[in-house]
Amino acid sequence: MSLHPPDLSPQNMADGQRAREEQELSMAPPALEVDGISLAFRERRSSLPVLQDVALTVKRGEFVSLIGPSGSGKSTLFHIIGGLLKPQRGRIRMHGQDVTGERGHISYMPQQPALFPWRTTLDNVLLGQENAPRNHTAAHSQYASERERREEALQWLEQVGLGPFAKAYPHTLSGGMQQRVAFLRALLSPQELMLLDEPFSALDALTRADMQQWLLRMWEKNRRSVLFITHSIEEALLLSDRIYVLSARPATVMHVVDVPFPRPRREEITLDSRFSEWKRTMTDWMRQEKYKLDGGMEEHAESVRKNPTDNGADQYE
Ligand SMILES: Nc1ncnc2c1ncn2[C@@H]1O[C@H](COP(=O)(O)OP(=O)(O)OP(=O)(O)O)[C@@H](O)[C@H]1O
Repeated sequence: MSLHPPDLSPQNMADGQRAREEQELSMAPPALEVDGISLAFRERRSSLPVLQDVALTVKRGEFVSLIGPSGSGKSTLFHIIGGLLKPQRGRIRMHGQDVTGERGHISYMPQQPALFPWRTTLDNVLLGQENAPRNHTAAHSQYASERERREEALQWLEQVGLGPFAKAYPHTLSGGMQQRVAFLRALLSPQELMLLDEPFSALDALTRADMQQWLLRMWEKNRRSVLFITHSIEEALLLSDRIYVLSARPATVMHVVDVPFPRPRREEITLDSRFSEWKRTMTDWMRQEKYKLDGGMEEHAESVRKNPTDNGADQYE
């Protein structure tokens, strides 16, 4: 029996609340389970195997990155998760539910911000909620009324420094500002899982570094479940809890890196010697895979040269 009275200080209560939340999160089914996914694009007489038995997990509130050589199948996997493509084998589960081949369960941020030029910044942010399937909208009961949605979106725009641009049109915003709008649109969509497909690839180096820091802070505040595609090893190490490294096509998960750096993280961790070591190791992995892929492409080109009639429309199941 304890001889001490329970510690009811605000700090201790907050720690207890946080521990309870973390325990609940760890017991919840994962936000995303990619289970043994295989897909080959079938052309008339040939087949291009792209994904082979790919498995990965994003637990609730985790930031997970997917990295792999160009052409290894990352976007294809996103299309499968988003229900745009059906795999030949394997299942996609979200929050414990089988959603293979179903659309509408994710919020998505593409490489280009894809804002509607005729809608204001605010209306572009609201688009994710307007387009959400009904079941997700109903589950998100705080978005009860149009007015509340607008107010919440405006508060977010203020928070990210875009308040004065709420009524501006996209062409008046810089590339970085447009990406913030696209991120808010995904963040305020009611679907819990966010897929971010190389969101910073079109930005200049300085804006990209700023946006990484911005995303890091936004994510640390909100802790949404994120699957992030990037070509940048440094970006993946800076942002992620875990990184899945894909092999050359047909892609399998070659390595899983549990990123060892504590949070909250800031740019300074890139100066840490362990950071440089991980970067070097992963660069070697990627380089080896790139060489394999380049060799494979030459073989594929050779087979096309031998079968010049094989240039029909792509088909996939
Ligand atoms: N609809 C399609 N029909 C036939 N082949 C396709 C189709 N979409 C993609 N591919 C091929 O599948 C392979 C994987 O493409 P994917 O875009 O998924 O790779 P990626 O890893 O996202 O590439 P990157 O990093 O360059 O964006 C590539 O060889 C590509 O040419």
